[in-house]
Order: sequence, then structure tokens, then C-alpha cells
Amino acid sequence: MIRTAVIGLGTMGTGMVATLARAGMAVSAYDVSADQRANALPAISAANQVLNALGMPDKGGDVAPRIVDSLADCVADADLVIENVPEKLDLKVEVLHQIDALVSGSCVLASDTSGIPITKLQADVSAPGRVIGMHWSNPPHIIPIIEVVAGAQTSPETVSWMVETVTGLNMLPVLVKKDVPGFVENRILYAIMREAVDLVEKGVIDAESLDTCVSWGIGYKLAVVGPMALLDMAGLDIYQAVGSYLNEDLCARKDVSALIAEKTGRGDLGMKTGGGMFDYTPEQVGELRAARAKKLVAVRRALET
Ligand SMILES: NC(=O)C1=CN([C@@H]2O[C@H](COP(=O)(O)OP(=O)(O)OC[C@H]3O[C@@H](n4cnc5c(N)ncnc54)[C@H](O)[C@@H]3O)[C@@H](O)[C@H]2O)C=CC1
Ligand SMILES: Cc1ncc(C(=O)O)c(C(=O)O)c1O
Repeated sequence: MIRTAVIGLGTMGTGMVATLARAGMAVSAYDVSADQRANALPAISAANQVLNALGMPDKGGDVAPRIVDSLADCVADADLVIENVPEKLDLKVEVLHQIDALVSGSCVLASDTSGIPITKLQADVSAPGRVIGMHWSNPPHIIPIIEVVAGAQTSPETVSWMVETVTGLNMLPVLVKKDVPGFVENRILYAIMREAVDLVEKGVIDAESLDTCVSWGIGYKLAVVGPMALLDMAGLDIYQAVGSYLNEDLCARKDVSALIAEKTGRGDLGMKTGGGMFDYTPEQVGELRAARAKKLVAVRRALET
């Protein structure tokens, strides 16, 4: 049995814990915040309900995840530690450094970073060969892909072990061949996000209609026909013709838009604070999560056929 420790129980941590436990791993989890630790078990239980709806085999039996109040206790005896703290380079380097001092020489240190190059995260660790990117997608218990990313010093054995481990979770490992910022998934997502925010900011479309356009247009289509296959479906001549006047007009700003900077500056971070691009009551947050999970389960079922 693989013993896994999850560090950070925010948006990503609890669904991850449910997925790992479900696959038969012994899971312990830690968050620096007592509130987050207190809220973790109900969130893990909600994720488990979704895994039931997905028909995921339960290899975990009676072994419930342990939520602990010290990092040392959490990672003691772990074969795999998944770092899942906020996306700040210094914080991640510090947390990995602390974990490194607490684990055995064979423990794999994985990071769920959204796109910080793994080469930067392994620089301050005693055995950099065991550090690897394990990038889940939100909600982590529903979206089946996990990007596996080697840094410059990651060993081939760690990469093979991670690919096998991800497969054992009933997830789809996607091996990223170069340690580029954002890996693959977020390079694509952030190209879309930059253009989407720019269109709303410029008043070309309102936020709600933008979502309708993307979800029922390219979102729906790309789930079935990936971008490379879509080129062939549309015709490369069409892409050549449209790209030759459109590419130069697309948003190419290097900073993050003022609209987002203003909102984050005010603490409007989205569902976790009750307001972001849209507003939410606590009840609506719960209802939206459940409704979206139900739809994602149905779509995944349909796509798997
Ligand atoms: N939110 C998303 O859609 C996705 C996020 N990620 C990445 O996953 C990581 C975590 O993201 P979220 O869960 O969204 O963040 P979050 O802010 O919701 O949760 C982070 C948690 O880490 C805890 N924490 C902070 N410092 C800590 C420390 N020293 N030790 C233990 N716990 C600590 C916080 O209390 C918080 O509960 C980030 O690197 C993020 O970029 C990856 C995929 C998707
Ligand atoms: C806005 C945003 N940023 C990062 C990620 C990620 O995959 O790291 C996600 C996600 O959906 O998983 C995201 O929505």
C-alpha cells in the first residue's frame, strides 16, 4: 500500500485526498490553517459522493484519511508527498525544503504547481531526482488527467513510478516532455483566459455571454475533437487564412489585466470569498458545486462511451 501525504487542503486538496484514498492508498493530510483542517472531512466526504456517482471502484475499504495538525506527523513514513500550497515560488521552495528534512530517502516529492518549472522547485532539495510535477486539474476528483512533469534533475525512475501511480488512481497521466512554465494545460488555458478577460474588459461582450459562447461553442466541441484534430476538421487552409489577419489582433499583453488585479486587490477571489467575476451566497456556492459535479459526471460518462 502506498502511503501518501497531501500538504494543503484548499480548493484542490480535499478532492485529491478522496481520490487517493479511494484508490487504496493510506492518506494523511495537513494544512497550516486550523479552519481548513476542520472543513476538510465534509469536503472529502462530498468528493466521495461524486466518486460514487462516477462508479469509481473503492479499493480504500475502511481506511479513512487522517487529517493531522503537524507537518512532521503528516509526512512520517510517506512514500509520496504531494505539495499543494498556494502558487508562490518562495513558499513552495520553503515547504519542499521542510518536507525534505522529514521524509525517508526513497520518498517521492510531488508538486501540484499550476506551472512553476519543476527545475526551480527541486533546486533546494537533497535528492532532486525524486522531485516531480504532478499537476491535477480542478475539480481533481472529476477531471481525469494529471500532467506528469520532470525537472532537469528528476530521475527517469521517478517519472516511470509517477506514470504508473497515476494510472493506478484510475486517472490519465499526460507526460509533458519539457519543463516549460505552465506545462501544457495551463499554457492553453491561460491563452484562452487572456483573450476572454480582454474581451470582457473591452466591452465586446458581457461576462455571462462570454461563458455561454465558450461553453456551448469551442468548449463543447473541444471535449470531443482536440485542437490538432480540429485543424483537420476545419481545414488547414481556413486556419492559415483566418490566422493571417486574426493572430496579430489577439490580446498579447504580458501583465495580468487591470480588471483581475483590481478584484484580487479587493479580496474578491471568486467562489472561495463569495465574489469574483460573479457574486455568490454561501448556499449558491454549495448548490453550484453539486450541480457542476453532476453535469461533469454525466459529460464524462458520455465521453467515455
Ligand atoms: N485552484 C485550481 O484550480 C488549481 C490549483 N492548482 C495549484 O494547486 C496549488 C494549491 O492551489 P489551491 O488548492 O487552489 O489553493 P488554496 O489557496 O485554495 O489552498 C492552499 C492551502 O494551502 C494551505 N497552506 C498555505 N501554506 C501552507 C503551509 N506552509 N503548509 C501547509 N498548508 C499551507 C492554505 O491554508 C490553503 O488551505 C497551487 O499551486 C495551485 O496553483 C492546480 C490545479 C488547479
Ligand atoms: C484558472 C485556473 N488556473 C489554473 C488551473 C490549473 O489547472 O492549475 C485551473 C484548473 O481549472 O485546473 C484553473 O481553472
